[in-house]
Amino acid sequence: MAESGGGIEVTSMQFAYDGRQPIFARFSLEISPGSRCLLIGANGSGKTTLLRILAGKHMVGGRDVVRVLNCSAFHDTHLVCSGDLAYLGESWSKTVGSTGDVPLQGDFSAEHMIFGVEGADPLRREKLIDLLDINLQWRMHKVSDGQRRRVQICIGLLHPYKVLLLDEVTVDLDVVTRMDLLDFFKEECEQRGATIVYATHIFDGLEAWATDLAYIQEGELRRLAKVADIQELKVAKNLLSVVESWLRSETKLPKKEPIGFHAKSTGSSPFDASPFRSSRHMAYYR
Ligand SMILES: Nc1ncnc2c1ncn2[C@@H]1O[C@H](COP(=O)(O)OP(=O)(O)OP(=O)(O)O)[C@@H](O)[C@H]1O
Repeated sequence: MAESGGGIEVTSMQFAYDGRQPIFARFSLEISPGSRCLLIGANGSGKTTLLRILAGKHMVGGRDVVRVLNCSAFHDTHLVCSGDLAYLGESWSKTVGSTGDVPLQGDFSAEHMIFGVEGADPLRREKLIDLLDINLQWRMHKVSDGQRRRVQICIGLLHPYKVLLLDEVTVDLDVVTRMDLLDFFKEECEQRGATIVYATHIFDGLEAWATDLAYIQEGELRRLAKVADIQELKVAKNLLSVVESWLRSETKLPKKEPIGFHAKSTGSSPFDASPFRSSRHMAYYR
């Protein structure tokens, strides 16, 4: 089944954003080819960060630490350039405009954007346009968030990826489009051996869709299991109730202080460096 060879392997990974406490320390994960793995965790647990690392957007450790399709996710740039490794994350409405309200800087049609992707197979393109119910005449700065998202997804899927990383991409989609898209992904895994990792908080219909489940809490892998082997799922109403019970039973870990911040030992306050700190100068504005 799996023609791709090599799924995802993360070995003893460490990662911290600049000047922050590490999110991941000795983090390991293995996802086999052909899997549809749901990535689950509370807000801020590290899902987006992990997906971005897997997508080669952050350099983490040496070549052996984050491996995708037997290559280094960061160093082997052909993974992304060839389309073998695809990442669908932030929406255009968030990234194109800095605040989310700024529209696209230009008047482009959906057709212009989709047909502007070189080397796409016309049959696959037609299938995706049909599946996502895209009107090629849509002007991208005058459509709804969900319509814009459909065009973004279409473009992201034009090349037949071997590994696909999805970060909450179905959030703006109506239920029919979402279910059709999930069926399409399933077909891609079963027919082409593609591997999918999907981070989401929307669990409707995913019980029968996912093959594996990875659950992280504050950068630690709490569970990695085949869906068929999860005992709770055999008795629970649905995946939502199982995930809810896991999240509710999380014991809070002590809050990590940012590196270099010693408020208690120095008696200083985190507002000392803030431009909003009360001062004589500020008194003029009171
Ligand atoms: N660019 C950044 N710089 C510094 N810290 C960041 C940055 N992005 C995320 N973080 C921090 O990293 C941690 C993990 O964030 P991340 O976005 O990976 O979580 P998540 O699981 O995707 O959350 P959500 O479910 O809310 O999307 C959070 O504590 C967050 O504050």
